[in-house]
Amino acid sequence: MTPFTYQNGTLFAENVSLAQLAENYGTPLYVYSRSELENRWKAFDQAFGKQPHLVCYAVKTNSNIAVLNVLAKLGAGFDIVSQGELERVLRAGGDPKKVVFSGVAKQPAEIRRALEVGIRCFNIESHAELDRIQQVAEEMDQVAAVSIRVNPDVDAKTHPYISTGLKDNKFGVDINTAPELYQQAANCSHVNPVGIDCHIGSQLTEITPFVDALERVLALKNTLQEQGIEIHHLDLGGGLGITYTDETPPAISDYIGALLDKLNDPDMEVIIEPGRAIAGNAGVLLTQVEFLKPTEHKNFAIIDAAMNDLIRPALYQSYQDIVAVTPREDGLQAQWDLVGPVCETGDFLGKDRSLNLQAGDLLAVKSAGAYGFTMASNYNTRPRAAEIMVDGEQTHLIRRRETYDDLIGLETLIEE
Ligand SMILES: Cc1ncc(COP(=O)(O)O)c(C=O)c1O
Ligand SMILES: N[C@@H](CCCC[NH3+])C(=O)O
Repeated sequence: MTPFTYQNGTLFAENVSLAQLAENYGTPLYVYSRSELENRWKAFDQAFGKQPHLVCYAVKTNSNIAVLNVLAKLGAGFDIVSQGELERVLRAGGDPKKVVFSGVAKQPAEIRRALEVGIRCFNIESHAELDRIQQVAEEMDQVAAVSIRVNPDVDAKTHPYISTGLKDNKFGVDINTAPELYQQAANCSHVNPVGIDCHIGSQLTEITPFVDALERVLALKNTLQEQGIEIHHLDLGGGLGITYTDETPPAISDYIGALLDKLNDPDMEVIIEPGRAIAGNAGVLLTQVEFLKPTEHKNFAIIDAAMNDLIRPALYQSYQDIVAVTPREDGLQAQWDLVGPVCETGDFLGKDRSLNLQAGDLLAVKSAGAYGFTMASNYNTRPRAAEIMVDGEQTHLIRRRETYDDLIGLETLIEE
């Protein structure tokens, strides 16, 4: 059940009118539903039943500290890829012992900070990174728990830019060479290999690639056991897709159920790192139509949100549904290209959308809770949007709109 429904002709987030939010806070505006975030995280958590598990929300998806705090209160773990994300988790009240640290190039200072606060595990992505973690841990006289992120070379059948488990991706290490690297890790004085990690891509809409990847991971676990290396957890990454338009991703319970069937080991702890499947459909981006510009060849609706606010359509040609907040029948009915004010031809949020519009109308770009605000930029010196969390009838401003001082204040003139 989506938290975004029409009530008396106007789109609401839970019990709050999006038209009212636009009036109070301006546009562009990100709006998230607390109940949707909670329900989706809980669906992952509950699908595991009695299997030992940890659902580590991927912070990069939507890293507002209020979002992290809502999930931390449920007992969430977190998948991070930088010290910045770690600091967010800590400020949000997240438990460092439930944090896994992914990413291809963790800096020494980041590793130090993660060891200092006692994170759960580092997901190592290369031989060089193993050396670096061993060195930092030794300097601190600590032992770092690690997994090695392996590349099971399965086709995730998703957009090439967001597929990560193939041989020619920069992520992880070839699963065939992993036993050697595990042996080196086991021989390190300040590193303890405790898990196996893999993440094959994002926006997957089929179960098979996940199960194929797990099969290869299980074979590796057995090989390691023969080498005398005991594995205590399997981290199977994130990647479960959502419905943007007509995709039919598996239900969370079916996805987890298929993994547990294949695993067939009630004692093995399973970590997962879902992002999009928790936050994606918990958010919309509200925007206002500035001008209508119908031409002989194309009809443009120029809106106040742009590629700097939501880059997915420009970057991946991805489709996100765009609906009128208060649908009308007395405007101009046409196929519209919804374009922003940024000076780039690629600045669009939707193309050929059938809508009945007038200047001043409010639109909601759906499925914007994941990889929306976190990928926003200040291109064209545009302040980033404000963010709102709705909770029943309540509205919380969880990030104020940026000011021009926020944007320019870090810069200084050269002295002549
Ligand atoms: C290592 C890692 N874990 C988890 C995720 C979250 O992925 P998703 O949002 O597709 O669940 C990502 C992003 O793809 C990732 O790179
Ligand atoms: N940012 C991408 C997904 C990449 C996930 C990061 N590993 C998207 O919007 O679909």
